[in-house]
Amino acid sequence: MAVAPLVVTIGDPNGIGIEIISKAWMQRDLNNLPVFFLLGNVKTIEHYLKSTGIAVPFLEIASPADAANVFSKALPVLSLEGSNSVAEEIILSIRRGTEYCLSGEASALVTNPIQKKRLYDTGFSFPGHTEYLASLTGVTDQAVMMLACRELKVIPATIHVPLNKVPALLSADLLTHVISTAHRDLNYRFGIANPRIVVAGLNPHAGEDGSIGTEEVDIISPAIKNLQQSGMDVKGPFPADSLFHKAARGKYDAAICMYHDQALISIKTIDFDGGVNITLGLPIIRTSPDHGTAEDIHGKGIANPTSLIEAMKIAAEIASIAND
Ligand SMILES: NC(=O)C1=CN([C@@H]2O[C@H](COP(=O)(O)OP(=O)(O)OC[C@H]3O[C@@H](n4cnc5c(N)ncnc54)[C@H](O)[C@@H]3O)[C@@H](O)[C@H]2O)C=CC1
Ligand SMILES: NCC(=O)COP(=O)(O)O
Repeated sequence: MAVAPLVVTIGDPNGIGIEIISKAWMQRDLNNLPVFFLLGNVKTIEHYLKSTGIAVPFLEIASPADAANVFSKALPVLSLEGSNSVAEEIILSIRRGTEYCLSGEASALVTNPIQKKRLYDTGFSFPGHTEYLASLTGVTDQAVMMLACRELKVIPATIHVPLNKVPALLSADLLTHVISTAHRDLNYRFGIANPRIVVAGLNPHAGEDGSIGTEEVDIISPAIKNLQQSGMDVKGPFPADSLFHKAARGKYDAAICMYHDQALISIKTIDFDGGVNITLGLPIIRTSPDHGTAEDIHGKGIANPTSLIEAMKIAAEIASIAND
């Protein structure tokens, strides 16, 4: 049976999404990319390409199944009608793309970056794709974000929340859920038989035995002990400042972090171009570049497509494991 294509959302057209997918299509053979198509309003795409001078041929397709027929000649575009604003088009692209994955017409969802505040201002009530996709796919627990590059996988337990709210949001239940979800997906999505998971502390020196903060003693250690008793290879809490250097990275498969920047700074420092965002705990496969909309370079022709290309490669790898 033919493998279903990847569906790529339009993301925010004020950013670099259309530029990087155009470049990814142009480099499809070099990178041995699977068939993919772009889901967005064809007029938006035409306008973007004309105004930025990007010369990529594209062809409109009527359904995901047509993508394979045109992929060698042009970037397949499935046009989205029915949106009255850019924000509606961005959200509709994510929703329709998810539906194609749920129905099996697409093998995985690869999302282009969205400018979150622009969507919040129109009433979008989810912090980002991660939570929106959980809602669209009927997942009621917190969705789990993982950032991965070839050398490191990191998982923030709390995501898009103000830093001063993090301590109150941390609980043994939340950590148990995040670590169990990570353990399960590392196993069945990534084929890691018995994932080795480490957990960072929240405070300097992982709290120095309760002298520099008590979250490690009260919340993080009890969660780890529980998971160890159920047979998982989970260790910590470790001081976060010495968890990400080369030798430390070699000792685990994934690191659970307590908040967004603790996780993302490490990966974006190690491999900004090759980092990929993967949502765990969903019934569909979803990946994304690790970077944002990069509006400061919109239309300049200098956007690097590597992270999107890596997101496509990882989506295809996970889809092939799921099909085994
Ligand atoms: N998955 C998603 O939808 C994500 C969305 N965002 C959104 O993106 C917006 C901008 O976020 P920032 O923090 O400024 O991060 P950013 O990643 O958009 O930009 C940070 C810096 O990196 C550069 N950069 C990013 N990607 C690049 C690429 N492919 N090639 C060359 N240079 C690149 C930018 O030009 C900028 O100087 C925010 O509104 C945020 O919400 C941020 C991260 C992920
Ligand atoms: N900083 C990562 C990020 O913003 C991605 O969020 P999401 O839209 O994938 O939930």
